Amino acid sequence: APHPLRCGRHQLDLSYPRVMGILNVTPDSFSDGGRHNALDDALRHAERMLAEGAAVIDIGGESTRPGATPVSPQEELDRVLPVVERLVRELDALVSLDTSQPQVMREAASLGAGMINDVRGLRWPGALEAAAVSGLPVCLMHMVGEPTDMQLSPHYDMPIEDAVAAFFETRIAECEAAGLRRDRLVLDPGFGFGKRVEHNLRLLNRMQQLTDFGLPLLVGMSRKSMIGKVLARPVEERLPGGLALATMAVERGARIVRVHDVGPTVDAVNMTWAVLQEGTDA
Ligand SMILES: Nc1nc2[nH]c(SCCc3ccc(S(N)(=O)=O)cc3)nc2c(=O)[nH]1
Repeated sequence: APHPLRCGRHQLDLSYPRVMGILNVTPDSFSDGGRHNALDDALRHAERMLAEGAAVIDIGGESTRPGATPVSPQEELDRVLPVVERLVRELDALVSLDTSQPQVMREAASLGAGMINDVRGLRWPGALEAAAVSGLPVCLMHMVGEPTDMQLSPHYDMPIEDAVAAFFETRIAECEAAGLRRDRLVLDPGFGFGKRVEHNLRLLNRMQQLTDFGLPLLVGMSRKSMIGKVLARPVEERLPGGLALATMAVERGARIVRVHDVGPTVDAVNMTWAVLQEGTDA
């Protein structure tokens, strides 16, 4: 079992699956319509997710849903830093920063954020160095292209799980070469990022293969279109589908599940884990 992940002044025990709560501070948050923009709303939302069992709160100032356009570094800083500062000071929360901007990584780390979650896998200029010097654990997520073009007929010359594994090989090597130790890395297949529904479904079904890296796996499928397309449900009716996916992800080795609906997911994950503990070959 992966030893505890050192996240700044927090330790994240990954010997059992944990839930990461999503705190969007973008005006067009793809599923909550930016209701949580005001600082106080964000704090209350985070407080509720922590009370419901979230081990980590993931804060994102740039919308990376398909078609979204990047924001300026300053705009992202203005959105996330006040929230990070208060979450750390008032709730002593383990805060993950959903950002690709080196400057946001540096400033959030200095405010006490405990983890960097980069959907671009530290590929933007300066990101690798900023992450390395932060000393924080980093989630490397697989994405092909950019949010502006990633869903324009995504295609792969090999099975999706092999493409993702190859990407992880490269990114892990780059991180190690930059002095970012392997034991600070978390891997994420990036559901919905440059992938068709069939890619997402196969990727989940074959995800066990990605545990061969011996690194914790993080998954984010909450309210995403892979649920909408299969079940023909609008964004606000995707919780049952999301719970099924969270369950399957934990069965296939995921250790962090990134969701909007923390309470229900904590129960689904804990129920799944209880079953896996009994009688699964050690
Ligand atoms: N590590 C990690 N961080 C994440 N941050 C986000 S933001 C979601 C952006 C989005 C929304 C909707 C669709 S869609 N078209 O599939 O419904 C795709 C991407 N997601 C993830 C994720 O998974 N991992």
